[in-house]
Amino acid sequence: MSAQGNVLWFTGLSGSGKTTTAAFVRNELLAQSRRVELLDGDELRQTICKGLGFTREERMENIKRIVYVAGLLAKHGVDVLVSAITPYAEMREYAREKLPGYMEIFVQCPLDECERRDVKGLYAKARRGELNHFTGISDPYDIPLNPDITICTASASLEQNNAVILARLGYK
Ligand SMILES: Nc1ncnc2c1ncn2[C@@H]1O[C@H](COP(=O)(O)OS(=O)(=O)O)[C@@H](OP(=O)(O)O)[C@H]1O
Ligand SMILES: Nc1ncnc2c1ncn2[C@@H]1O[C@H](COP(=O)(O)OP(=O)(O)O)[C@@H](O)[C@H]1O
Repeated sequence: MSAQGNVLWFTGLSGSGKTTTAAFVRNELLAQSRRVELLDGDELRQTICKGLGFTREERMENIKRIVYVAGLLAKHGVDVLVSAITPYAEMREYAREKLPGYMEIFVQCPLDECERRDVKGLYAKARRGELNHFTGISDPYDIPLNPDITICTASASLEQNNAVILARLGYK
């Protein structure tokens, strides 16, 4: 039987760099012939989480579904990378409790930098009042108090952050 996979859980504001960093790490792990899967919140919301909104309850349901799939994959030795805002401490506690290989990565980036990036134009919409419950603007983000790793995407490069994560995993 395969050893339990790691679950690298990237949490942070929209535009902080969760997806970009997770995809970079995924490619590095694939290059090392490791079995790896990336579960991206934005993508899952088009499929198994379709129809869920952004109230606290709906976000919790979203995270529960992601935890379930991540657990199935990790059980079979796949390293799973999750990129989802996961704004409430309660959600991250839930994921840590359910997933044996859980490793929390706080993707730290100041709100004003995320807003400056505004990758999808959502911050502008939220500021115009066209989006409700927008994390960081009209909805909370509980700063992780005990993440396993903190990376900063405003002051460190993708390559530097990738190296920190791989070193922590014990990979090269
Ligand atoms: N109101 C509101 N608040 C936050 N984010 C919003 C919202 N509406 C749409 N989006 C888009 O949805 C993506 C976040 O989905 P997640 O599944 O990661 O969110 S959560 O973990 O359930 O809180 C998020 O993706 P990322 O930008 O990649 O974080 C946004 O593109
Ligand atoms: N050091 C960095 N690490 C990750 N992303 C960065 C970095 N510097 C700038 N960026 C940019 O920030 C944006 C982050 O977007 P994305 O990865 O979609 O964030 P999220 O998934 O958290 O919403 C991308 O346009 C990316 O190119």
